Amino acid sequence: MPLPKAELHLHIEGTLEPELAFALAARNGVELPYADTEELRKAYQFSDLQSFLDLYYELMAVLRTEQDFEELTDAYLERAAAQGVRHAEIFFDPQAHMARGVGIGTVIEGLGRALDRSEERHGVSTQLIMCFLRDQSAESAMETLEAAKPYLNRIVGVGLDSAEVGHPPVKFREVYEAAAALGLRRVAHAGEEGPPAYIWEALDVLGVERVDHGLRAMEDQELVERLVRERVPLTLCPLSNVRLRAVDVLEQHPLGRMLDAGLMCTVNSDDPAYFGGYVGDNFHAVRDALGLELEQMRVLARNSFEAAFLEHDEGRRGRYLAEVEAYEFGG
Ligand SMILES: Nc1ncnc2[nH]cnc12
Ligand SMILES: [Zn+2]
Repeated sequence: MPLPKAELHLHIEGTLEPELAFALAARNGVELPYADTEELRKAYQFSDLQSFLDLYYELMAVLRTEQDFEELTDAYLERAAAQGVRHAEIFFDPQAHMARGVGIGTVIEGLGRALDRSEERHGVSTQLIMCFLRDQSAESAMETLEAAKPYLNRIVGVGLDSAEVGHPPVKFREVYEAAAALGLRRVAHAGEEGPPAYIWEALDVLGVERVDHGLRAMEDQELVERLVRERVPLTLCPLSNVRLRAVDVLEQHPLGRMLDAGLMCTVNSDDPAYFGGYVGDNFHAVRDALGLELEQMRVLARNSFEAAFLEHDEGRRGRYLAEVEAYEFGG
């Protein structure tokens, strides 16, 4: 039985496995510039974030109908459940679909169909976080928030993703203020490739409650002290960092040092279909590469539930945390 955990940094479009991509391409009459899944997999060689994003946006063009989004989400939940995920807070990128003429309602209703059955079918509770693409304009982000208003009952919060460097958090000040006024929780990718200054800005200007990645926080001692003092959760994605060359090899990943510094770290999968593993695979990989103690694995699992947006259901959070405490590590 795997260690129970919450997944807090997961792009649903990044769970699109090559087999499903080809099946949806055939169903929807979308032409893919790859002969087969094998040739597609060979393209999964990334030099940085942008080189990945180019393929990520290209491949998601196969997603067109509610059924497509439903099947994508159902497949993720099944895999996640098998790796011990009890609760998932799932990112989606509506602007990437709206640009292709797919309405935000199609996306959210499709995701929602799978999420509505998730507890019963997979034993996984879920929430949705709508991300703005930071390499698009602030106006486009505001229009997206406006378009999401009929579906706010389905969305717990907003996030910020896509190409980081050159698109600092401050660009999205107004849209984050508007999201907060609507009662939405706030997170943002920061410090994945961008400097520690972007993490400060995400906290101070956007008012984020969690930092997605935060990998480069360790370059700034004052920032580390603040993140520790305020217990700001960081949603780290170790296999992603290796595949996108933010760290050379997993053995050099700062996670162990970050835990030692008292940072509230969590481990997540980001875009598991592209980066070689789902969240349980990330847990095992860091345990092996960094020599983490079993007690540190338990801390990571505990942190994931403590950092989850479960304030509306503290009883549930308490049950999940009890599962972590009762967990007995075996082989
Ligand atoms: N790792 C990542 N960083 C930024 N934007 C993303 N969109 C999907 N995955 C992402
Ligand atoms: Zn991400």
